[in-house]
Amino acid sequence: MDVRISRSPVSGRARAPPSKSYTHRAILAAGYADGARIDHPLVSADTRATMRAVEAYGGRVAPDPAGSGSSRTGSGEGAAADDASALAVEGFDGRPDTPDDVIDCANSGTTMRLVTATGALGEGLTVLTGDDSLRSRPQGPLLDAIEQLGGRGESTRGNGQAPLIVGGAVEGGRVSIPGDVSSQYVTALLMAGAVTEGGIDVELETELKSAPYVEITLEVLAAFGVEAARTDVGFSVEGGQSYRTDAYAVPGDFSSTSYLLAAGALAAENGGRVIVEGAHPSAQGDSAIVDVLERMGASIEWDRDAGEIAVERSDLRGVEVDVGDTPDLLPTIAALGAAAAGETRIVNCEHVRYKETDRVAAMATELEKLGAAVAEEPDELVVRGGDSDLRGARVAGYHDHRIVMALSVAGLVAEGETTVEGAEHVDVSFPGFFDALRGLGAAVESA
Ligand SMILES: O=C(O)C1=C[C@@H](OP(=O)(O)O)[C@@H](O)[C@H](O)C1
Ligand SMILES: C=C(OP(=O)(O)O)C(=O)O
Repeated sequence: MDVRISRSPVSGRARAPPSKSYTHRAILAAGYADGARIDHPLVSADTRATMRAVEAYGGRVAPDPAGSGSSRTGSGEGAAADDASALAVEGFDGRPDTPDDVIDCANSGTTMRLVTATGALGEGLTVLTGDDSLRSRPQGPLLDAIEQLGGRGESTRGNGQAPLIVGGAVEGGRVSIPGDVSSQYVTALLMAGAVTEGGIDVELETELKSAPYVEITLEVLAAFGVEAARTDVGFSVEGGQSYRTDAYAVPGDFSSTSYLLAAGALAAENGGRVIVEGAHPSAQGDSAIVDVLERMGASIEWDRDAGEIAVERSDLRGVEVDVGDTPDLLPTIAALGAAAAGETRIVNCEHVRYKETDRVAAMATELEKLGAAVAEEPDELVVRGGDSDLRGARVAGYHDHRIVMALSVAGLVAEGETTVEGAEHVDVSFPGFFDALRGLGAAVESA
């Protein structure tokens, strides 16, 4: 499905969906436990993949009518929870069963990395696969870590990419992995390590990128009564621990919030503003979007107690942003840069090339179609906007939710009409994205 977006003013309130990162971890943590209720989960294509994995390992995930708010029963395994405001997870309680079938992680890197480590705890073998994008993303360092622990971790094609085969009932130990490919390897090993006999010590060979995501992991583990910590060389989790909690509430998602704030900063109507609800402080590095917008000159206010961020249309100027900790903000910042005066330099972004698509290249190519001047280096993206208006064009979404959302926001200020291809991919992290934009008054039509 394509969407057509016309230049249009926005104003009013929108709610950020629940956090994808917290939801994945909470569902899997409840799987490692004997179960738990998850309040306000994100139910999206990616988190449904984690639900399916927990079920494959012997758990069960369903809407929980006893949870906070209302819930609607859907159908189908894992996807049973289509619109749930709470999930009841029955766990596999420590070690996973051997799955009856291959686990399809679809488009979700988080699912694949986190549940690959779970599979390595099993007596039998687990086979994991995903869509074309996921089968091209790097899994080698995690497979290597599993082998260092005495388990079996193989790529069927021998190229470090899925399909993967894992098993070996690992009992813990020491591993050494790079930190600059994906923090999800660390999260995976810490979550699995807690239920091994000996625990897992992770030594990082290179500086950790996306570090706040490991902080999210430590926060969720603590909420489930599991201790893990930073060490001088990396991270460590003791073995023999049990995951336990009755209920876990997922906070709002700051990566998703970034598109709504960007829409407000670029296109709020004169005298109006966009207010994003559900924005309570948490460990999410992507809350840095508030600071980035402020530095770009936006009039923005975050009421942390109320969990509300208000932003007005502002004349933005380019800034330098290091996205080492916040890779998922790159598409949003690039889109903002295309509409800001002067140069926006996004640095430390090489790891952003290993996502659903190479997002550095994708944003460079598509923003040029909208009229921005863009230069790309291996770990930098420089966007020069502002000399004249962006102009509407047909742009590719690369089957990538964040590229689709960022380009749609740019479409709000491009002259004429912008067509974004593959709009259905927002289902990965923000299924209600286009409804939220329409609710703010944006002119968005399905094409
Ligand atoms: O652990 C997580 O929830 C995530 C970690 C980040 O990936 P990397 O650690 O691979 O950079 C981020 O890009 C992804 O969207 C979600
Ligand atoms: C990269 C992302 O997620 P994942 O790694 O889980 O596919 C994302 O949501 O931008």
